Amino acid sequence: MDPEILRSSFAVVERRAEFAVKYFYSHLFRHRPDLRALFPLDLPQDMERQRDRLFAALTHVTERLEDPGLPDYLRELGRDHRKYLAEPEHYAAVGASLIAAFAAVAGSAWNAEVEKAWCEAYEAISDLMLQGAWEAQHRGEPPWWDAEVTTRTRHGDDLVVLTLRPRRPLPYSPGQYVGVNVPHLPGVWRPYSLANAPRPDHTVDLHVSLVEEGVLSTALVRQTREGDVLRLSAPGGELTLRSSVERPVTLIAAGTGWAPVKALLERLDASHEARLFLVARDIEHLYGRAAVERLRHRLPRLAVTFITPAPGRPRTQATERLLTALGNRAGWARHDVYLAGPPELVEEVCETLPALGTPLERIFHDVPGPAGEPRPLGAAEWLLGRPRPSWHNPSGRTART
Ligand SMILES: NC(=O)C1=CN([C@@H]2O[C@H](COP(=O)(O)OP(=O)(O)OC[C@H]3O[C@@H](n4cnc5c(N)ncnc54)[C@H](O)[C@@H]3O)[C@@H](O)[C@H]2O)C=CC1
Repeated sequence: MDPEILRSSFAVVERRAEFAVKYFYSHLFRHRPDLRALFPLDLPQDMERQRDRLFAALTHVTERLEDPGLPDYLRELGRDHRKYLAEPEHYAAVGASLIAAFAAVAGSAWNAEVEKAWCEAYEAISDLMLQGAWEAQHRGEPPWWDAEVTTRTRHGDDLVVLTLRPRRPLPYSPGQYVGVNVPHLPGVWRPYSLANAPRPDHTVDLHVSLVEEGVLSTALVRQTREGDVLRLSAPGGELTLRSSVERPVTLIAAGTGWAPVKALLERLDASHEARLFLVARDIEHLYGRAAVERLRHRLPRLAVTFITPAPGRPRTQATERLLTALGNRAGWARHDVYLAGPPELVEEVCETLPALGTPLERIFHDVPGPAGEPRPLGAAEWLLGRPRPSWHNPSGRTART
């Protein structure tokens, strides 16, 4: 497999991405109409978004062909794809349609050598994914965990905390997220962090805020009731605690980014020096205050700063206030920083902290997609996409003051 051949031919295909995507799906569904049901519900006119997703996913892999972490990534992806009921023969069908689409659009850039390189690459990718799926299956891991909603607590009219009881124990490290699906929306999975390690009765909490036109968040906030059963995919993500007790930590949470940060705080030793900045668009959305008080009690070395916008100012002013507050604190070179919230806030904080003294490699967060990028969670995710959480971009909502 020659990475250069793959990259140069992919660059040609990418320029004709829209046509490649149309060709790919029509080829796949013509040859395997039964596979249509496995793909998420995307509107037919949604080709633009599908193109972005498919090519974002393929670019992710072609850019990392020599990365030693790629095999683990692909095994993890295969493990996760069990939630789409992906079978070995589906991988073969997808591969055949992908190669056919590339051949159709690459024109003179396509020849026997290029085709061989892509066939080998696809085989290597799908072998690793299937290995990941097989290993998970042989560990006895289900494709997803059914979890009953035991409690539903509203905060304002657009935020709920759902307590769920998975029917089987969920393997999980605090700070990780799971994919969430409601059975009446087949194929639609969205990432949500768990706000706690499973309790003795196995229950975990999800914090869900309404996203305008967000099909899953709307179902969770508006329709889900106690007794309903949700599906949770295998946990993943990078935001796990990796600081020894000697190293002070700063945790920054905005909005429902509070969920993973709360889970991390609950893992800290009582002797750990920590500071928490909790940011919300208004007082009503500072829904974590009671939990913070309990944590303060257990963690005597925890310093807490709540931040909301000044009265009458837009919610993003809280971010300005946060950046000012961070600038007024000292000791950044010693601190590990954990961060969760809207992508723009994560980006702004990541730009600010190195100037204050925190090395970039001591700042931990899940990588959100660039602001405004659609979630890579469509058909392309089925193919190659996942484990990026791609948190939604709340500025896509109607402006709020
Ligand atoms: N629910 C979960 O488990 C997790 C959610 N997230 C992400 O956290 C975010 C939380 O959403 P909401 O609670 O609705 O947040 P929100 O809209 O209430 O925003 C909270 C605060 O974030 C800042 N902010 C929001 N948009 C901004 C922008 N465009 N530029 C600069 N600052 C901005 C503001 O300070 C605002 O007060 C989402 O992006 C979500 O995907 C991240 C990790 C876990």
